[in-house]
Amino acid sequence: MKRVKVLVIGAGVVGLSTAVCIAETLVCCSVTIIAEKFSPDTTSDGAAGILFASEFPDVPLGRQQRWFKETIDHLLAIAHSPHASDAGVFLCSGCQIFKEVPCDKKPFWSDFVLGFRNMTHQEMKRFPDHKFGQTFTTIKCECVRYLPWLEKRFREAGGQIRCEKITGLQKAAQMYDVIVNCSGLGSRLLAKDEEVYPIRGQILKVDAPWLKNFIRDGDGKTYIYPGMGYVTLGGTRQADDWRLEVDEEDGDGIMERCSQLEPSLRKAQVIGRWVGLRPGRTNPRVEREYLYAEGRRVPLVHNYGHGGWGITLSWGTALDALDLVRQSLFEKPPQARL
Ligand SMILES: Cc1cc2nc3c(=O)[nH]c(=O)nc-3n(C[C@H](O)[C@H](O)[C@H](O)COP(=O)(O)OP(=O)(O)OC[C@H]3O[C@@H](n4cnc5c(N)ncnc54)[C@H](O)[C@@H]3O)c2cc1C
Ligand SMILES: O=C([O-])CC(=O)C(=O)O
Repeated sequence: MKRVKVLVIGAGVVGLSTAVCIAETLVCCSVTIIAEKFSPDTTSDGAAGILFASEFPDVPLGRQQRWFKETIDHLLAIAHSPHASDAGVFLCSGCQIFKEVPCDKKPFWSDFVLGFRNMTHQEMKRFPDHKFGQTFTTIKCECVRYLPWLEKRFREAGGQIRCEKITGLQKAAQMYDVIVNCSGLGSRLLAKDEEVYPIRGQILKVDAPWLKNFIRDGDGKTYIYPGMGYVTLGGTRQADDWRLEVDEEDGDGIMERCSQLEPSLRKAQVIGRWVGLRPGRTNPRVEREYLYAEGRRVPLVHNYGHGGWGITLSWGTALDALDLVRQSLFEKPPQARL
């Protein structure tokens, strides 16, 4: 039987997760990933990789909860398996603290992380400028390890990989039966979607092996995330800023804010600086449309625009994209319905 040719565009965390889901589930498909950049050069590679999220305004809450739960359950299983260190996936405990008590004291994902609770008065004494805090255990997923691990899994499922920039979806539709667009910020040009915009994020990597627990300020601007090889200090969220160069002032600001929360950081050595552009969008786009090429109707499934939460929602949105591909395969073409 002729196999269905599926093209996945993008090799960041969203593209690789989606490609693995399709290649491992739909045996009637031959899946190819084409991307301009691969690990360690994608945005996903530099992200702290903490599983955490703020709410998107127009996606039904139930759907966002499912995306979060499916991702954390998938990663918890890896964290508890012999693959944890190869895949760079592990448990991470810490707190999120707030200068003002938030209206919504329980985030939508509080039941999916482990041991979520409000901090006690005693615990809050450490943060005199903050009034309220939450402590929990979540997952940290380090993409510098996780992406090559997913890539290997994809190849083992028979997937093929090519490094190339796609300049037009229409041209790709002439060669494939289904296209899945996971090109992140690249969708601004590729899918002509002006709703996608860069949200610049700068971080510092420091050597501070004595730090074991994360601290995140609820304003989303300051965070300290201990990892396997270094501690990530953040951050910045600069909308519509395309600069990929490190900004010294941003770096100094990050170090100062983080040291106020964790004074021992003043003695830590900076071992790296990194800037990435988050694929900002009011809501992620996980939906299907069609392209028409040489008299054929080619399904085009989009999965991009995850903003600052691409790792957190990667497996859940990949499963939705898989469902959209599966539906396209089993639907009759429109002329056959007459
Ligand atoms: C400082 C910082 C910290 C972050 N921390 C976290 C965190 O702790 N937790 C979290 O969940 N998220 C975090 N994020 C957000 C996360 O990095 C993104 O949401 C995620 O990486 C998006 O993944 P993606 O696969 O959509 O995009 P990308 O990783 O950018 O991958 C896009 C892929 O598409 C390819 N592509 C684009 N255009 C084309 C084209 N025309 N042809 C071929 N290929 C193309 C690229 O080459 C690449 O392979 C952080 C981001 C930043 C900047
Ligand atoms: O906000 C955080 O905790 C980390 C993150 O996702 C980002 O910087 O995009």
